[in-house]
Amino acid sequence: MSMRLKTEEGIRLRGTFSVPGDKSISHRAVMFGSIAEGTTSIHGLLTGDDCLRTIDCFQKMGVQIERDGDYVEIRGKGIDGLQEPKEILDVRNSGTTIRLLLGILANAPFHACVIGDGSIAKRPMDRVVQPLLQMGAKIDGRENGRFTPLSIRGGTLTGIDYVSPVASAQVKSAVLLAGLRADGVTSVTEPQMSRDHTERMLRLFGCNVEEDGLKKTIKGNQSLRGTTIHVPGDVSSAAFFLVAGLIVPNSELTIQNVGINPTRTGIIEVLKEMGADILVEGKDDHSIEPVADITVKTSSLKGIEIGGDVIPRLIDEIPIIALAATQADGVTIIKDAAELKVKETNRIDTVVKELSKMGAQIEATDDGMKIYGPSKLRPATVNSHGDHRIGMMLAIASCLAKGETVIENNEAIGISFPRFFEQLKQLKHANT
Ligand SMILES: O=C(O)C1=C[C@@H](OP(=O)(O)O)[C@@H](O)[C@H](O)C1
Ligand SMILES: C=C(OP(=O)(O)O)C(=O)O
Repeated sequence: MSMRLKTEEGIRLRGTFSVPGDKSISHRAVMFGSIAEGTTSIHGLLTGDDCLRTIDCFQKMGVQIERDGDYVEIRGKGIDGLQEPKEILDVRNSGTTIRLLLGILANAPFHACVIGDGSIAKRPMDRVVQPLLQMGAKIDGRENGRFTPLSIRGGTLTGIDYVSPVASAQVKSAVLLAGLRADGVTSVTEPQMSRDHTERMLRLFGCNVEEDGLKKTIKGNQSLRGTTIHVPGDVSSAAFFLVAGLIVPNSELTIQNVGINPTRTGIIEVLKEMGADILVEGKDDHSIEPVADITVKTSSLKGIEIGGDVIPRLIDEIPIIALAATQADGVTIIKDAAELKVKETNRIDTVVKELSKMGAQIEATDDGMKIYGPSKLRPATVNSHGDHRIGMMLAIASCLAKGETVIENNEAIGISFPRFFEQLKQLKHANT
C-alpha cells in the first residue's frame, strides 16, 4: 500500500494530544502477566501489531488473555501454567517479542518453534541464544541458532554471570527472565545502560532485581504475582511529533502523558543540545515509570555530534533525529550506532537512501551518519521498506516538502502507531 501526503504552503502544526502506549512496556506487561500467578490488568496497552503478536504467542500457550481496545486482562497461572503450543509461534516483525519470549521459553519444560517475518529472519538471534545455551536451554535454528526459524526446549537452567558485548535491553531482559527460575544467581552486565523497563516491572510483579551500576542480578526460583499496570505514552512515538513541532514553521505541540524513564529520554537531551525549545512538565504520580507533558515550539536548530552512552537511550529515535539534523545549521555526526544495522531494516542505509530522495545532504558512515544542514526538502516517492520508524520519519519530512509525497509500504506504521496518519492530519493547520 502507499499513502499520498499533500503539503500546502505555510502549513503549521498545532494541538494538544497523546500518543499510544509504550511498546516496550506493553510487551513486558503482557509477558509478565502471562507468567504471573493471578490476574493482571493492563490499561493503555499499545494495540500495534507487534504487541498483538505477543498476546497471540501467549494465547497459543494456553494463557487466558481478554482485550477490549487498549484494556487487557490476563489470568495467569505462573510459568508452570504455560502449555506446549500446538502451533508455531509467529512474532512477525517484532524483535522484542522473539528475544524476550526465548528467555521465558528457556524455563518452560516443553518444545516450541518460533518464526517471524522476512525482517526478523535477517536479525541476529545468537545474542540471546548464546547466553541461554550457556544456562542450559536447548535451542537450535538456522545457521546454528543464529537466525529464525528457531526451535527451543526449555527445562532446568543454571544461573550465569553474563557480560554482554552489546547494550541491548532485549538481551538483558531475556537473560534475566531465564534467570527467574534458574538454579542460583543470574547476572547481566552491559557496556552501557539500556532501557530498564524489565527491572522496574519485575519489581512491580513482586520479584527482587538487584543493581550495581551496569550489573543487574536476579536470584533464581522467584515467581511473579499479578498486578495492575498503566502504560504511559511511548516517547519513541512522541519523538516524531516533537521533531515535527520543532522543524515545521509556526508550530506548537503539547504531548500529554509521555513516559520519561531516563533510559529513554536521550532524544530530549539531544534536541535541547541542538537548540530546541522543549518544556517537560513532570507529573507527580507514583507509577513505576515517570510521566510528563512535553511542549515543543518551532526552533532554530544547530548541528551537533551524537555518540557514546546516549546512543542506547535514543536508538529508535535516530531516524527522526536525522530528519531534525537536515534542518539544523551545520553538520550533525551520529556515531557509535552500528546497532542500527540490525533493526527492522538497516536504518543507516534506509534513512540515507530515503532522505536523499527528498534532497537531504546525508551520508552513511560505518557506525552512523553525517548530515549537512540545513537543506530544503522536496516531495518524492519514498519507501518505508517495511520499517515503521522509517515510514513515520518520512511522513514528518513530507510536512516540509511543498507538494505531494508518496510513502510506499506505509502500512508498516501500524506496528507501533496504528492511528499515526489521523493524528498527523488533525494537527495540520493552514496558515491564516
Ligand atoms: O527491549 C526493548 O523493548 C527494546 C530494546 C531495543 O532493542 P535492543 O535491545 O536490540 O537494543 C529497541 O531498539 C527496541 O525497539 C525495543
Ligand atoms: C527496533 C524496534 O523494535 P523491535 O526490536 O521490537 O522489532 C523498534 O521498534 O524500533
